[in-house]
Amino acid sequence: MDKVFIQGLSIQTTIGFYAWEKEIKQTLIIDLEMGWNTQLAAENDELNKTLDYADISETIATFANNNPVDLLETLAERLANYLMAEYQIPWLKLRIAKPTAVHNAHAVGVEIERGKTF
Ligand SMILES: Nc1nc2c(c(=O)[nH]1)N=C([C@H](O)[C@@H](O)CO)CN2
Repeated sequence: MDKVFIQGLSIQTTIGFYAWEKEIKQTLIIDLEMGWNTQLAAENDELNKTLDYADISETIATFANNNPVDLLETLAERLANYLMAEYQIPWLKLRIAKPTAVHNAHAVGVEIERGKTF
């Protein structure tokens, strides 16, 4: 299966369970792999036949900022659903890391895989 990916996308957003977290923005690092037949775009060198990683990167930041939640799990689930519906993505793996959450860990976070491989 071919993939289009975004690695290490850094966004600033409101996220967290505790009251103090709802008053600030924190950094999230997002890795996204999306199943896609990249031959469709390659045939005639056409951007509109593939997943535009630049466009999707902006969508992710906008979605996170418009949908503040407590848990990374909730953001991951809602974001995955949104991206799959908006871009007709059949399969994706989404990892969201919160690098500042645990002071003696490099990063903590969640990874989910949704949809069917082809
Ligand atoms: N599995 C999770 N554990 C925790 C989360 C989370 O989103 N998923 N969130 C928090 C707090 O918001 C934390 O990041 C504050 O430092 C704690 N555990």
